Amino acid sequence: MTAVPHLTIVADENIPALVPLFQRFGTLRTCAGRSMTAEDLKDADVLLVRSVTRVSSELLKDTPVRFVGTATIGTDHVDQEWLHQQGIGFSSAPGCNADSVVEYVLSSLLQLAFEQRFSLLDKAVGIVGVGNVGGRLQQRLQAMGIQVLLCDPPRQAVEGGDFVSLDHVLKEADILALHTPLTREGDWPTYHLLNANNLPRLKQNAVLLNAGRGPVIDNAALLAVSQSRPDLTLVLDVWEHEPAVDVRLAERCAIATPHIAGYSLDGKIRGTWMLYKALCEHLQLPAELELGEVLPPSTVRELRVSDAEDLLTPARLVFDPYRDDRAFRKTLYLPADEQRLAFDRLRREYPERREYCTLKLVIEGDRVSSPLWAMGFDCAGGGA
Ligand SMILES: NC(=O)C1=CN([C@@H]2O[C@H](COP(=O)(O)OP(=O)(O)OC[C@H]3O[C@@H](n4cnc5c(N)ncnc54)[C@H](O)[C@@H]3O)[C@@H](O)[C@H]2O)C=CC1
Ligand SMILES: O=C(O)C(=O)[C@H](O)COP(=O)(O)O
Repeated sequence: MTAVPHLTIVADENIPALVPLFQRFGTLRTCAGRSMTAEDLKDADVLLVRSVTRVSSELLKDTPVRFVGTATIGTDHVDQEWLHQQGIGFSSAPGCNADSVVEYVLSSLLQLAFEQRFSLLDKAVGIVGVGNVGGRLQQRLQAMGIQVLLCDPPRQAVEGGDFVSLDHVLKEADILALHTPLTREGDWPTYHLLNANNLPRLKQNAVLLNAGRGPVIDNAALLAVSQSRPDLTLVLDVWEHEPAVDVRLAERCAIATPHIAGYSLDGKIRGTWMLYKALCEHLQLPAELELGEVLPPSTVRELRVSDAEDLLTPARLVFDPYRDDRAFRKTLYLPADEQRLAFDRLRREYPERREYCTLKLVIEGDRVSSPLWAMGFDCAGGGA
């Protein structure tokens, strides 16, 4: 059997399940991710971060760190080229919380459909960025019978297929959901992908939802355009200068949240577990722990539903975006420095939220349950 080396691991204090997954490797120390410095890492072999730590030569050049993991999907906070040049191992957690982001989008859209009295079946949903998040959103929407328009130039360049241009999505989509990474270089940079030139082209009465990265939309331009377009409905989970938030833009949103779309316990612990597996691989050790061994059981387990068409009730039971919206709005009028701290606090103290699949729906009667299956719930009964 390969011996486990004694390593010093420094991790963001907001990473869950660190002890069961990483204590076996040696000394485990946590600190606040946003204010992490080279001094915190002076004896670290391994660094585990979330999206709020900028990982670059500035942080790491005088440290012994040999492996960096980010328990997130996004990697725009990590200078991967520099890590590669230095021979420092790196892993992110692709797809770890993709289902949670999809559930944020579905819950938000169901709420808006209920309030504004429209049917999602009558709407075309444009998905910009059709990767792990956008692709799973596509699957669930299509299984629910909802029309989708897909925009993903990098995939289109490789695969061809049924993709459309951003212009087409802006013109035709009733609902536009952004799920691209934040990139500033390359053939298809996403920084300010939506800006003063193209935002005015959003369809009349469109819903614009961003649960990707804040700077993918020019927030100042969005504020200006949305002030002259009262027909637009905005759902923003991410902000251009977070943790600072433009209060006027947040006020203009139907749903505004502090970057929590992916914040299910399942998504977060899956991210930590993926880093555990990556570190084992880096050290050429067998990964002995399965995700199920560190994921606690869900407290809300079963719901009996008699009307399988009611999608909002189970969705709200698992995740109500207005709970987070209300908590967020209470922080907006604090002095600027306190507002930024409150943004991080809301995220650090985020209440337990689970994925739809942890809720078993027992469907009474013989109603067809396909919309609930399509949403991602664990369904039984009703001819399911
Ligand atoms: N709000 C939140 O809590 C969360 C936000 N995210 C963000 O969502 C992003 C997407 O996540 P995944 O789908 O898992 O990433 P992914 O890498 O699986 O997919 C991204 C897709 O965007 C496409 N893309 C790249 N440039 C594009 C462009 N200019 N126009 C259209 N499409 C473009 C890529 O080809 C790819 O298919 C992450 O990079 C992260 O920044 C991820 C998780 C949680
Ligand atoms: O996975 C990603 O990418 C995300 O956006 C995470 O949900 C962000 O969470 P933090 O790393 O900022 O806690």
